[in-house]
Amino acid sequence: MQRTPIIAGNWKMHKTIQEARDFVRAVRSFLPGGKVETVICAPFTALAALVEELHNYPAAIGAQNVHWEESGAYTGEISPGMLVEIGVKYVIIGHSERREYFAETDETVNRKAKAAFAHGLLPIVCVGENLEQRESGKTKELVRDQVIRAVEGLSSEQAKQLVIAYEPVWAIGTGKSSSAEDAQEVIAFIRSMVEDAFDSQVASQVRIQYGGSVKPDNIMAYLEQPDIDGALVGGASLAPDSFLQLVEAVRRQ
Ligand SMILES: O=C[C@H](O)COP(=O)(O)O
Repeated sequence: MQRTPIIAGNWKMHKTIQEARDFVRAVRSFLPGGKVETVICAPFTALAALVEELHNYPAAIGAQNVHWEESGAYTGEISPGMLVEIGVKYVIIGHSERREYFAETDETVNRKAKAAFAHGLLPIVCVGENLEQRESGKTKELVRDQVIRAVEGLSSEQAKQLVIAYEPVWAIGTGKSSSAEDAQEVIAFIRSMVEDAFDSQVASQVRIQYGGSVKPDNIMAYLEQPDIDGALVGGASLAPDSFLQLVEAVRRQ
């Protein structure tokens, strides 16, 4: 099964609307279509402007969080339907920063993933161990729990469209990336967890990215691995040059 690799920039809490517009005006004519899927996950405030700027260009827009309810007394939250209304296609769910600073749990990740699919949004579900868990040999146990709980209750059709981002927490924003071989091992393990939860067809279609200090000079090593289908990139997605180099690396793969 040929999977289309997906490169997603996670801007986190960076860029005003004007900065976001300037960024995409600098990159949009260089974006390849077809062989690579490009996604920009921006702050809520910049999403509508980005959808407008990228109309007719081969890139999708993603949010970085979503609530599971459609409406209600949830001050400060944004619903799946609100994102769909402005043309957002993807949403990052369960990023380690949200798990650590905003009390995101496996249960809320699951509720959000189900709600996203129910409204036609595609989740990028993040999983990954912290340094202590890695050093005590608990990586696979932890990642298995996160994956199994995230996909609970999804249909096979939904699971096939899921994107999972394996992001070891100790590699995020630290410059200490996981070796490509280690990332491949965990990602192959995640694919086997998806097979256990669904079947081999779903496992062969689900796309699994690596994330954590991915840069233009190390992305190729990840892309060469058989189970790694692209990257979720923080810091290196913020500048047009490095973002385009990452996209180009995926296109050449
Ligand atoms: O979502 C992206 C990750 O947190 C990776 O961030 P980073 O590329 O800055 O290490």
